[in-house]
Amino acid sequence: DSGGKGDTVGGSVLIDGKSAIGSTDTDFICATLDWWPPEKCDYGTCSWGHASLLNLDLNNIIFLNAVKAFSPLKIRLGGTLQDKVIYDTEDHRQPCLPFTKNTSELFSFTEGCLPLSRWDELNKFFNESGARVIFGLNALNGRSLQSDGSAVGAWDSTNAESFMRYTVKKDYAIYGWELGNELSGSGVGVRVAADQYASDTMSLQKLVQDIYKSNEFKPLTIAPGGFFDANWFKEFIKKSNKSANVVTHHIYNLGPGVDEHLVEKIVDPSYLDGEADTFSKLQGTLKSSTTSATAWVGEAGGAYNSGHNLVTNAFVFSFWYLDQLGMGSTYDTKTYCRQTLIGGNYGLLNTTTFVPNPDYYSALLWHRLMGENVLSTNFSGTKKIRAYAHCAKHSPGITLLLINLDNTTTVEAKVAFNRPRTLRHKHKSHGHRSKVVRQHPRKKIIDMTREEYHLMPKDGNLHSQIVMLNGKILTVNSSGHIPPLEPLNAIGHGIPDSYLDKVREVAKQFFSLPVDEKKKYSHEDGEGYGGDLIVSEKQVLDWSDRLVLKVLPVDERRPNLWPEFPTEFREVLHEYAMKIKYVLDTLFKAIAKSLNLEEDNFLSQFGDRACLFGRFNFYPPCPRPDQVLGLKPHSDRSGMTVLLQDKEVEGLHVLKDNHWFRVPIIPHALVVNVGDQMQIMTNGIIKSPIHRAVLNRNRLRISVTIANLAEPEKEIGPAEGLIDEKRPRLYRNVKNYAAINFECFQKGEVAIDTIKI
Ligand SMILES: O=C(O)CCC(=O)C(=O)O
Ligand SMILES: [Fe+2]
Repeated sequence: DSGGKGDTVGGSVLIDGKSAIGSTDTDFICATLDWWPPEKCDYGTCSWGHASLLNLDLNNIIFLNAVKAFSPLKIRLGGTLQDKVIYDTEDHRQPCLPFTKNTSELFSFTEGCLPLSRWDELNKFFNESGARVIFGLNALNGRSLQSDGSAVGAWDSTNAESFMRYTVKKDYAIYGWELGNELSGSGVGVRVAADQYASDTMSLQKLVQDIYKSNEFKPLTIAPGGFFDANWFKEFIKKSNKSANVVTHHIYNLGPGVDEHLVEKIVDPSYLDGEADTFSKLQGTLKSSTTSATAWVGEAGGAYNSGHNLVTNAFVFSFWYLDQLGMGSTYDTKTYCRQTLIGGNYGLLNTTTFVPNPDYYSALLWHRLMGENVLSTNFSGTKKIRAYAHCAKHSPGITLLLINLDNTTTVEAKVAFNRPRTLRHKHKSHGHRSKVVRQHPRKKIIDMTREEYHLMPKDGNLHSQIVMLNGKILTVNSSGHIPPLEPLNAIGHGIPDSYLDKVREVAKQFFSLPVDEKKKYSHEDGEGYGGDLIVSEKQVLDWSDRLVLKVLPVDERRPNLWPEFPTEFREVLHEYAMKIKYVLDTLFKAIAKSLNLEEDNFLSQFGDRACLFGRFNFYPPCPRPDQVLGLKPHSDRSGMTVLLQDKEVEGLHVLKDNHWFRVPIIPHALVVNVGDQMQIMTNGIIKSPIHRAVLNRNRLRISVTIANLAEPEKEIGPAEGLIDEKRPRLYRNVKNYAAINFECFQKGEVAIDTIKI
């Protein structure tokens, strides 16, 4: 996981896991289908094709699968032309004609008609795909348009009523009936006053109650589906007298689709923050009124007039979209409808091929991972990281969404939970990507498992419509199957599987070099490349080669012993060792705390110039594994050793009660061996186990260890807090235990016994 180019900065996210600041519907994700015909054009481009409710290919298999993947996806049917739709019910005694372009008409189109046969087909699709349908009704019906841009008079609901009765008769499930589109405030093209709208909404509610009186499920009454305007909304909410179950508003905060600065706005944190005001005011208005209505974003396409090709349908738009989903939920928005599911330049699906755009996968990940309860989340360190956390969906734990708006900066983020005990974890968020992390905290930090979902554009290109999840391109296959969204798993240590594989890979590549090349790195004194150290003639040699390198302190590294090949070797060893150092530090602190010591007790004993060693063990196949060992029984002289096992070939044994036990392979787990120095410091409470490596007849086995040792000139000894009458001091203080250990090894003595009191 080292894709980050450029700088690295630190930051930390604090999640308050104790109480929720808001909640969303379980099916928070919603997308729209619109009425625009192919003749709808903006700035000279016509982006709608056959993506309208009236002409969309409902037999497309990708389309069905894409909606099914959510089960359920909320789908809101509406948009500008909805207010000019005529439903072809019995009361409509005229030919059912489509919308036709006519620039002298409101919205540049004539009225258009929805044939009931098409409504039947649509419902067949909704039923099959498990969608939850919100239908936007024709709120301009019966009103007269004034030259000042207002529409006056009451809504004529006759046509809507017969349409709703037809729908009930056919048993078509409708989740909500919504009144009107963008007629609130000063309107878009035309406006309706708040008090009139309130009384029309009461009429709709009465209709719903009447039409559904013998139905168990009663659809929601939803209004006004327009832009937020503080005074208009306030009056509407007050006068509609609780008739609306849901108050919907629309979001196009990025300006017109033709705007050349869309991308700059999208990756500008203060620009994104600008929309919080609307959410907050609407939340305030609802809270201070007597209504129990909740807020939804009923339509949000970001950039109006159909969006912008290769921006609002490309990877970069996920920054805006995911941020909106996050921000909306923190203000108690229950549902968020994206303009569009398909159609225009802002579809979750490609208008012609139906292939999912990057935002489709962002929506699906959100839907699968983010639970209903929203947690207060704060990121400090850089403004370029946006952080949102919810309780995880369908599982214990927390889901954290981190969005890195910066193209070049890698952010090392510490994660802290405000819980009885503070757990810290570190992970990275590389430039220009968003990532979703699901964490399952259990009792102890050691048990914490994590799933990571990293989204990045192909080739790092923000305008790409191809998205990679954890480095793999997401594509629908030839049978229109939506790919599974699989996480990277990290067990406790937080290092992704793929990175551990990388470490194994460079180790293997080094070992595969010709002997002469490897010999360049051999040296007499224990560091570098070589075999078992020969100390006597009778000695049975270990059947293994090893490469030992001091990683810390940096100024004591011997660069001439660090392999030049494979070329990434040095970088990987350095980075891996740093990751493991973080794991070690975390463990030393956690162990200190568990023994009621100051957190830094052990770490300060190791000293500021503590050593960190990397060691690669290569165990070639051995024809007589019963006759020789890969590594003789020993305890590690380190503080602690973190061992990365071979992924396929087992070989580590540990001695307990005079029996050797196999240590099984858990591919992505790390083995932690307590070393002698830790046994000394804990006054024998934590023991360094005797272990050995056995050989395989047919296969090479490789293991990699990172171990720390105290600064040689620093005395270490049992922690004062662990010495008392019941447990007297077991060991004297020692300097340079590593050297003592080495001497003893040559004499065949057990090192730790020589410093026993
Ligand atoms: O290869 C193994 O599993 C054990 C390695 C080991 O014990 C060591 O390097 O100290
Ligand atoms: Fe060992």
